[in-house]
Amino acid sequence: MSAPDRPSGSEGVNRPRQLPNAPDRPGDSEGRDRPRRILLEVSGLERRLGEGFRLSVPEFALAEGDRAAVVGPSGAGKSTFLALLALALKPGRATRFTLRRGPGGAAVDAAHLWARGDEAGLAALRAAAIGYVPQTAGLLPFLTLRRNIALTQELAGRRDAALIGRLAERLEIAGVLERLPAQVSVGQRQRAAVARALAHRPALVLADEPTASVHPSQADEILRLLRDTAEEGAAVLLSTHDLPRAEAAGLALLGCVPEPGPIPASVLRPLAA
Ligand SMILES: Nc1ncnc2c1ncn2[C@@H]1O[C@H](COP(=O)(O)OP(=O)(O)OP(=O)(O)O)[C@@H](O)[C@H]1O
Repeated sequence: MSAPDRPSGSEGVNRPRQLPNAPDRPGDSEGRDRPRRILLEVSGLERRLGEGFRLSVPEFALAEGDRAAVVGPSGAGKSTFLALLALALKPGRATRFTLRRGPGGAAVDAAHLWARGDEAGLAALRAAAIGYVPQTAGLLPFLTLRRNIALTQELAGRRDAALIGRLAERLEIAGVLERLPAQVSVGQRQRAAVARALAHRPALVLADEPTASVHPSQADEILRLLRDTAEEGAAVLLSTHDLPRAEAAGLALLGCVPEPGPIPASVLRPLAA
């Protein structure tokens, strides 16, 4: 599949390596005509799970300021897609897989790191570049919520206690930060996982159904927080079963994964330009 050029300023994927500036995008506020940089780029990405499931991503990219949601039925492959992009799942094959540590950083060849089994290199890239909200939150059970959230800052070398405080206030978990994950509700754990994914200001945020277990008003706040994160220059991609809520919060539909198997082109470029 070839990568069609995209109209300037549209949401989504498959675009030239540098995009012209668009309203509400990084660089605009200072009046500079700086193109948006591609933060993640993959092609020929594949992964099999067991005998029956194969996910195939011909081409995909995310740029600074992208904020997109992917939807699809249970079992279609949304979690697998996000886990691959988050470097949490090893690809079976990847022709190209590059990630920037940040908008100013050089692109790092993750395909090469996977191919040579460079776990330290992968860990360093994850820590610097990625904020990941797994579907099951994935908090460490022996650390308080505050320490769980601080962990991404420590791994990235970007300690910022004030930011943890602000995220906790916004996500309404400030009162339970000193508790262990087992001592809070599922929804509070999920909100702590969102805070952990954002606390180190990663360039790329991948959130797997981050609103699945929370109250509707808190779901809206999580989605607004993700939208704001993209407006500050990160690329944000989430999977969701609640598209109207995501769209109302300013996240654009990237596409639908209709069934298990190859991800169709409709997911990999915007449905409506
Ligand atoms: N370890 C595994 N071994 C074999 N098959 C697996 C494994 N993990 C997942 N699968 C299968 O891979 C497919 C994709 O799963 P995935 O979790 O990515 O779907 P999903 O779209 O995120 O679903 P949901 O909306 O229910 O979270 C499913 O058909 C699932 O049954």
